[in-house]
Amino acid sequence: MKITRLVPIILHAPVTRGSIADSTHSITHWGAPGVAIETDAGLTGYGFSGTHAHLATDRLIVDCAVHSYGPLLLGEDPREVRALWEKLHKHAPVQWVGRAGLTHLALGAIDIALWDLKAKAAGQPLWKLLGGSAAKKVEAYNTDGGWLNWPIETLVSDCRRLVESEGYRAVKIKVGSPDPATDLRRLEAVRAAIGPGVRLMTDANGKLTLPEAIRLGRRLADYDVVWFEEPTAFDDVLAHRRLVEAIETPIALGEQLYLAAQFRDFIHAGAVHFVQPDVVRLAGITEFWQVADLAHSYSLPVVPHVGDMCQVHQHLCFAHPGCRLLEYIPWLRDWMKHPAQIRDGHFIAPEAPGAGMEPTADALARINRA
Ligand SMILES: O=C(NO)[C@H](O)[C@H](O)[C@H](O)CO
Ligand SMILES: [Mg+2]
Repeated sequence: MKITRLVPIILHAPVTRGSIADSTHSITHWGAPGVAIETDAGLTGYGFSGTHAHLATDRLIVDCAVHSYGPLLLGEDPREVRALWEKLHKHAPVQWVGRAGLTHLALGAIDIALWDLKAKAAGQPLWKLLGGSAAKKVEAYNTDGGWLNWPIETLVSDCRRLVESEGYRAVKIKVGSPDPATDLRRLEAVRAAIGPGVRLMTDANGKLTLPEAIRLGRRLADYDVVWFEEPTAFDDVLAHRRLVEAIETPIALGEQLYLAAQFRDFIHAGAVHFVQPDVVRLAGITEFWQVADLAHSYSLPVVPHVGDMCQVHQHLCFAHPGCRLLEYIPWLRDWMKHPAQIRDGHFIAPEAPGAGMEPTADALARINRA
């Protein structure tokens, strides 16, 4: 099988109720810039990054994928994914201008498309190709009821619905309000609504200073919070280490880290407990697996962030021993051929061959901005 063409795709999918916010972002659409990789065997692989749907930046990502990396792939066998990852990752003209950021997101999208082709060529869902089992329990926790722009009444009714009607046993809400007292009021109201038996996580999206994170972090134990996600500056290993020493609630982070080496530094420093790699921030599945193995070797749970909206990570969670819990956000489900399925708060192993991010014809017709 040989690669014959790369086609750019930029999906912009509406988010829940038209607009969501966390402490540092407010978005109306989720961006999935990526590629279709065509072959002479008639198989096509699909892979995407995950962005805030800024079209000019999404175009830079797909241009990098198609025009900077694309020529290196033509004529190659897509099943040689790891060798091709090395070839592209070390390609000097691109590495010279970015060993993280745009070039990394572009390589990640390509890597996902190559694994998609490898799984399709084998006639298997990616989790089976990677040696996983459909019998494994992969629990879902829901983030889509906890946005910071939801008024407290909506926040409480959404979290109650997710638990009582949709069967989730874990929900996450955003913190990092301008007034910390607001965060505490929201935490108290949600904890009262969902009861003591449901797990509750919080996420500050990097907003707080270290003193603010210590002050808020010390109160989280009052609400039995499972983890404090991205409390302070994304790259500040020392600050997170100090926070680990100052508060009881475990620290979660990783959605903003581009490199396995960054995860190594946080893990080696004891600055993280719940490790949250994302295939659309790292350079795809190939780099994700390095991070998941490293975290697992330190006995740290791997709970991927879902910049892919669960589509690829559900496969990886059925296969990697470090993954038992996965975030759920629904923004791409209406646009994917095989959307993630959840029953009684757990993912159902996908059956279709591939890595999970094949868009529908409707998506390509209606929300493709390429
Ligand atoms: O932090 C997250 N999950 O853990 C969410 O993905 C982000 O809040 C949204 O993508 C908006 O940036
Ligand atoms: Mg987060």
